[in-house]
Amino acid sequence: MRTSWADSADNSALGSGNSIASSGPPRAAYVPPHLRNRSMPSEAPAAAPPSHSAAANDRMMSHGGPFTHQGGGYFKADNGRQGYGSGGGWNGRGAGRDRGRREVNPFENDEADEQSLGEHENTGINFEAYDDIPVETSGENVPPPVNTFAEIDLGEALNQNIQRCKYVKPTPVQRYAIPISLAGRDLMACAQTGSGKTAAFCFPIISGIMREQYVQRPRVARTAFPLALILSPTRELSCQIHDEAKKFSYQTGVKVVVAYGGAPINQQLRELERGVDILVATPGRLVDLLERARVSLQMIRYLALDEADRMLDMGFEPQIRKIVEQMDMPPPGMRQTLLFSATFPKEIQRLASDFLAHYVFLAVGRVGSSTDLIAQRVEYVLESDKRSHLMDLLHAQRENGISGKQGLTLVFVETKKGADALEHCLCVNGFPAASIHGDRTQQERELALRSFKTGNTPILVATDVAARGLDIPRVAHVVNFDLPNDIDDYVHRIGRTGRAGKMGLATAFFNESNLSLAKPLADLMQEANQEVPAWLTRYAARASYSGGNRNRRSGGSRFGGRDFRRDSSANKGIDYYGGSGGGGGYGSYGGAYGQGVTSAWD
Ligand SMILES: Nc1ncnc2c1ncn2[C@@H]1O[C@H](COP(=O)(O)OP(=O)(O)OP(=O)(O)O)[C@@H](O)[C@H]1O
Repeated sequence: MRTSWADSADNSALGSGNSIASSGPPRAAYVPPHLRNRSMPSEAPAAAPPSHSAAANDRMMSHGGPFTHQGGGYFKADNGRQGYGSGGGWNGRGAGRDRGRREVNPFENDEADEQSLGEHENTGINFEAYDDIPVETSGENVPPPVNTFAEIDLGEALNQNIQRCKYVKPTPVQRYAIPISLAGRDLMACAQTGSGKTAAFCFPIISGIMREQYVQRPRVARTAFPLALILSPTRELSCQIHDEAKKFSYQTGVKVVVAYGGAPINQQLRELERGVDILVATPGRLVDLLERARVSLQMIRYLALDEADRMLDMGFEPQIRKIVEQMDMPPPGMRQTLLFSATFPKEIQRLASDFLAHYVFLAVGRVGSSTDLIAQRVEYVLESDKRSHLMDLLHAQRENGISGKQGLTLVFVETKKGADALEHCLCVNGFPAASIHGDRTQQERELALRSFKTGNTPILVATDVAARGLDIPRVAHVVNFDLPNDIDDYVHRIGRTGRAGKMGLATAFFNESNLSLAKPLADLMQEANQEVPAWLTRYAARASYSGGNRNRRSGGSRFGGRDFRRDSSANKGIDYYGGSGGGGGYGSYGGAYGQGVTSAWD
């Protein structure tokens, strides 16, 4: 039986965990992040260089970090800011930060989960199937891809964590994105759902922070000065990125903190006071923290936007602009900016280019995300028949043994009320279900998600709050009970299955109320080598005949996105390759994004 990426890891390669955190450095010595958890040599502490002095303390960053690899406007050794104290991070000194606190082993839960669920099922195509994937890069002097993690100097501690995660080799997006980021380049990356984008932006950030040995941060009581900021659109996704980043940074000395709305702020404030290198946040809660002056962005060297197109769509763009452009964050060129998503409409690319300098555009894979891994079905179902049709599907699934912990089903609906009603209907008909949407308290949302992940309620009814980014193993089936209005939302929704090399099934219920989606859906399925029903082709033809379909695929026919700079009409008179400040066109975007979107962004 063939194995998936994660399953084929060589456990024996794991280290024996001999680098457990020491009791911490002596008080007076500054210890760089990458050394903070190592045993201290008995003869001398890993202190600042001999010439450590006020002058040395003025240095803003070390040499040899990613910013020094390429030319172009990165942090300067002396930018005139003075009098900073030591930074945060695990066991770092200064501002009462985490001295003597033991780092929890983030891999413990994984082992417990694996034991409770038994062996991973080895369905799906193997890792090598990704070797033929189409990749497009554009921009100047694009650094070449790598084939193995060993080819990249990520640092020993991070490499050990990669082994602990059982990542044997980089996924296609990681092969390209990691060297580009390590070279200090800004990046706009578009790659299939479930293809490992989280690690693609986390690894270079963690490795970069590990390298920057002598970063000094301002000493301002109760204000945290993170070096990296990762923004994501939902609370659940922020939590997930935080969990992943904690695994990747285990015993590296790099401290990751998460801040999101709906959870008590005091606890998050306490965490921030203990020191933070990487802050993962939802925009609303971050704005709150910035306004309370509990976080300053002036030391940010790395900015990553996950689900970047969603972050910049009409509903949410102002908040992001406030954070990135109107607070104290260094401008493009003085920080490194990494934008990732599975979809990247050209209009959004244009907006995003304001945040970037001299960037590389990367597109990995065909339109429709994990295409070959997800079998897509569309069925014509009248509104009034949807519930009974869903229950028929669930019955059939149960009879085929695809249920319980091993076969989770995620059902997307359009409205919060619809989610509640469907959850109730399923439960009374003998299908244990939970639901998640924006009207639920954060505690209820987290409970529902946990109950789904553990298989206690193997059906989750969800609004779009669960459409993006969530990586839930064993989602065997995604049902679009109500189709979304936008084809990119469809791509993200079905991407909750067929992840990391595993196979998945996506079923959509289509009827007359989804006419605007007929053409893009038919096109998408065709490009993904899926069987398109004749009736859908007819609807699609009718839609294109009547014209004016605003719901076009984002950015071209072949890739999940194409660099908008290559589109000559988008490029008139503006040197997008030359850096930020494209400026043109923002505010003018009037596509299908954002309208009526309810925000869970606090
Ligand atoms: N190199 C690798 N080897 C094996 N598994 C990997 C590798 N990189 C990532 N994974 C696993 O693949 C899964 C999907 O990764 P991730 O959630 O980062 O996908 P994504 O591209 O961000 O998806 P989405 O577009 O839905 O947000 C995760 O379970 C992750 O642990």
